[in-house]
Amino acid sequence: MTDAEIAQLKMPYGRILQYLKPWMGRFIVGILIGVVAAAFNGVMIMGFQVIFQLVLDGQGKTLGQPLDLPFLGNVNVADMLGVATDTPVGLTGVIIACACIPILMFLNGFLEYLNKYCLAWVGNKMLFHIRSDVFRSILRQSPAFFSHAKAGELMQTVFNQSRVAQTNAVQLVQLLTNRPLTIITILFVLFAKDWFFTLMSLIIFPLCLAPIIAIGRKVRKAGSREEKEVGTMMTTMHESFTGIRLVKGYAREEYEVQRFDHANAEMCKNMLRWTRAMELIGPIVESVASIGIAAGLVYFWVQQRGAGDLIVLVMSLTRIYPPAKELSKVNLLMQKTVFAVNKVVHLLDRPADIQDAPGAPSLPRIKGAVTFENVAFTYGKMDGTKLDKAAITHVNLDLAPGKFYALVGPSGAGKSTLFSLLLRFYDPDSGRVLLDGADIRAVTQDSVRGNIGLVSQDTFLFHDTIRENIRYGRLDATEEEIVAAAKKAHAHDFILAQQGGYDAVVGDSGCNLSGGQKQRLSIARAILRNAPILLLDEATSALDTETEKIIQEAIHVLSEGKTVIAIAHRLSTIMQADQIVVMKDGQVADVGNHEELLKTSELYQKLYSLQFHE
Ligand SMILES: Nc1ncnc2c1ncn2[C@@H]1O[C@H](COP(=O)(O)OP(=O)(O)OP(=O)(O)O)[C@@H](O)[C@H]1O
Repeated sequence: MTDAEIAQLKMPYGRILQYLKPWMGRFIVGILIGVVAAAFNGVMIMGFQVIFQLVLDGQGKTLGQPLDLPFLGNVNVADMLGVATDTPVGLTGVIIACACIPILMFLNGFLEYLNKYCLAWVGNKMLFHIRSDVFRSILRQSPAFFSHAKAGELMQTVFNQSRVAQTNAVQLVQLLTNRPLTIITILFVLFAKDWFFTLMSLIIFPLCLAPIIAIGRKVRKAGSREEKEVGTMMTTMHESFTGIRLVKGYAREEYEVQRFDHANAEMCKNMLRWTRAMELIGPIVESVASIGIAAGLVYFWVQQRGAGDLIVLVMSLTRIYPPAKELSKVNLLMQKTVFAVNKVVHLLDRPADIQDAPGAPSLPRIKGAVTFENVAFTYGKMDGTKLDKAAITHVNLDLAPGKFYALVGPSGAGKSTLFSLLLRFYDPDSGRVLLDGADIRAVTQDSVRGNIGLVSQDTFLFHDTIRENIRYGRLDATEEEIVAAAKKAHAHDFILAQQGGYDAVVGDSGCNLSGGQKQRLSIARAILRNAPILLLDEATSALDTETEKIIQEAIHVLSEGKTVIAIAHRLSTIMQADQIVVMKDGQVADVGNHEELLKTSELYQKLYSLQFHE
């Protein structure tokens, strides 16, 4: 996003309100406490006035000497306490009065703490739900989205941007509800006490704002760039970690560090710019404010006023500056918040490319008939338009339940695309995909996928125990079912040989699995799923004869009674197939069994002699 686009962003208040609604009660209480905390500043100043006048104006002072308070006029403490007017303040009086200072400060601090805590509590709840919904929204997206999105940037949005949005929004609410009122309350009391002194201070005060406004512009620019750099850093880190084998294999550690450092350096430079600008604000404000204090001293000398009055006035004035300083950051905070909230909401509200039809029923467990009816599909580009070349066209296939089909064809022929369409990762541009005669667009995606088991060549295992990795096939599977599935997948023995057995954590040093072992775990997972359709995407890499034999047996068990569609790279698989579908340039070129195709299909003969013949 460019700086100009960022400046155009608006705060999606309606969307925020939806998340705020459940916690509205606490939110309002938090704001009300903020209002009380602001008003308490007035009480505190009056309290200090009493204390300083009682304590500082000489040891001979009596309780009967009236105290001049703003709004209240002359207050006679002796009358209020019902004691004689000549009662000296004395040490006891001084101690009691001074003891009130920490009490007042504590009450003030406590109210501010409650205000912050209440709002932070609400923000925290909102953050939890927003993060969870963003993650859910991302997972709802189709693979088309993930082929264009950067995982690192998505992680940055889920984790960082939502946190920035939450903390900044909480701070903004607190600033906007409490700080202006704090300033007004203090000024109100100050005006009542000494309007001339206060007015003069207010003339000096805007002088402080000029440098703040100038600096604010710089800070804003640095702020928006920072978010971009964080995204780049996260992407680089994520790619380096997930592709660690490639990085190490090509000895590209230094290259990756350089890529990381590029974003890292930019971010540090930005942070420094930001800090330099932000930290300049404080000293400038304080320097200008000190001119006011110096002028005030002269004024008090001329007026022959007591030290108590001066301390209260200066103390009150200095209490105005921190909230004023914070308010000067509101614009910047707002910009950062709008940017972060928009990024989060953009992901949150992104409609999934593939959606269930309204009121779509679930597909019950099917027998396993798969039909491709004149299906055509072209992949899309990042901008949403279609690529020029179709991935598949005019595909007509009728696959009977319980049969084993092998898909063969040159690279790019469209085999994986057929899998993706069957799983409804994409919708065909024309034609239909049917399961037991039902168009998969008319039923829920979950129920379609619930009828399909997948054993993919890039076996993915979670950083979790072997048990949990198998259980992923069916989350409510019992221990016995998991072990039975592992036995059928010929995985039980090697699992027991691992340190920790089924509890061994995949990815830890105690559990280094070979490619063949990982495949057997994924077969066990699919056995547990027990779906009527099985999609097999065979690894292209050759396995040693013994491992291949074991995996073949495991797949044989897994395939029993199921419709199997296998992207075949092994001779043993195509020999096992009832029918072989030969694909070329996105079309079905030939269908038949091995013997038939060897006789009739030129393409199959070529493929067979190149790829499968051993
Ligand atoms: N995500 C994608 N975006 C754009 N084009 C794609 C995408 N996936 C595949 N294609 C293109 O679609 C065509 C069919 O690809 P597909 O992966 O289905 O072939 P395949 O037969 O499975 O190939 P292989 O055996 O190499 O895996 C190819 O031209 C490929 O470049």
